[in-house]
Amino acid sequence: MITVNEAKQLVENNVLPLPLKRVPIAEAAGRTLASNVYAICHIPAFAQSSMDGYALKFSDKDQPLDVNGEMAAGTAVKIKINSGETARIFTGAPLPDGADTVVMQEKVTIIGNKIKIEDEKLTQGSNVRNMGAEIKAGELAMEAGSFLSPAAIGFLAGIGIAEVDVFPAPKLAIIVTGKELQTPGKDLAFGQVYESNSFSLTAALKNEGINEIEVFSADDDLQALQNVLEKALAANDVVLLTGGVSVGDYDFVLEASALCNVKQIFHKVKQKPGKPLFFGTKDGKVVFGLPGNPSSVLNCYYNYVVPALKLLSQQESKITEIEATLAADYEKPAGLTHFLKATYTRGLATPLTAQESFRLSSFAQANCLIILEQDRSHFKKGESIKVVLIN
Ligand SMILES: Nc1nc2c(c(=O)[nH]1)N[C@H]1C(S)=C(S)[C@@H](COP(=O)(O)OP(=O)(O)OC[C@H]3O[C@@H](n4cnc5c(N)ncnc54)[C@H](O)[C@@H]3O)O[C@H]1N2
Ligand code: MOO
Repeated sequence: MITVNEAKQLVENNVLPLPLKRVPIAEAAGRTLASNVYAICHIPAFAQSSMDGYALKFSDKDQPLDVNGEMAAGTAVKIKINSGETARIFTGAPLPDGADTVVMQEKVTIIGNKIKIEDEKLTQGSNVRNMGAEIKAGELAMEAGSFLSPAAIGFLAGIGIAEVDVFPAPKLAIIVTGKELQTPGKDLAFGQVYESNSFSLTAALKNEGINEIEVFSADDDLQALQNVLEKALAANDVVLLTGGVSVGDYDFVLEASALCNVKQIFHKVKQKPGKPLFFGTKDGKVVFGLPGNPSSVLNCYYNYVVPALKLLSQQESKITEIEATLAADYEKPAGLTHFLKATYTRGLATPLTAQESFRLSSFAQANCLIILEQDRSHFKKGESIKVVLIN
């Protein structure tokens, strides 16, 4: 059996970025840019006023100026001012030819059709946005690898870019296995359990910006599972199976994966919960067999699936590992890394009760997972430990 760190390394070594995709900028938010973007024109495309006021030649500022013409934002008409003249101008409008400065309207006195400027601080170029001040045609606007935040999308729109290459979000299938599963809202017959894994995973995936999710269910039958897995692999980049990865007579995930030509990278990790975790690949597609217990599913999701999703989409993970102080003594047998459902507040990590892997009640309260090292047993209140921040 491999260690947690070995398993994480194997995930990192075996997941490649998805092929880039050209998308309209409206669909690019939250993605990582896959190719450099260069400016297609100067922005602003013309010298532009940043205030409502009057445009003038700076050398004329000390004399009364005749108001001759007007430039409003969006005007398509060019005008020219001569020496001794000014033009009314509004924020965002192009400067008239002959003007190099704008004075705010609050800083002038109007006398008939003339203005007198009373602005000691006025300098040449005041209140003018120069052509190309934001970016010049041909300049690098955004570098491949940049995160496309809302501001980045606005910036690209503002410089006239309509489409960009991004690393897309993976298309993803969830396959829940087990004939004991019943849909929430229906009555439980003897032996049935409510199906919760597809719900927790779908919710977690949506948090990561993944919206193309297909959910399948498969009985505990090799042929049925092989058929569903084949279908899921054909249409998706990632397949998450839950349940059926252990050693029981009805655990068919490994066999079905082999029959679908999924290459096994590892099976079983020295960890609790989620020991029988399976990871494989097929032609760049990624397959995780998540041990069926609901806490094991989510624990493996945060520790292994999220890093794989981030590699596919070339994104930074929001699930971060930090140092914290353990709030209470804790005992565990040596041999497995334990991930404890816990709360993290102001540097302090407090383990919750109900750590069993079939239970989600404490996971529902948790905002972190405490990592307790594999080969240690006694953990003392006040010692420094690592936690994975989730949610
Ligand atoms: N002899 C051994 N038995 C088991 C071992 C072992 O090493 N030797 N490992 C145990 C551990 S640890 C885990 S974790 C489980 C994992 O087993 P499977 O992945 O094969 O999962 P299942 O047996 O199918 O299900 C486990 C448990 O989870 C419930 N379940 C499954 N799917 C769902 C779902 N979609 N929603 C809600 N609950 C689900 C299922 O009913 C079982 O109770 O194996 C141990 N056994
Ligand atoms: O590892 Mo299993 O996930 O402990 O129940």
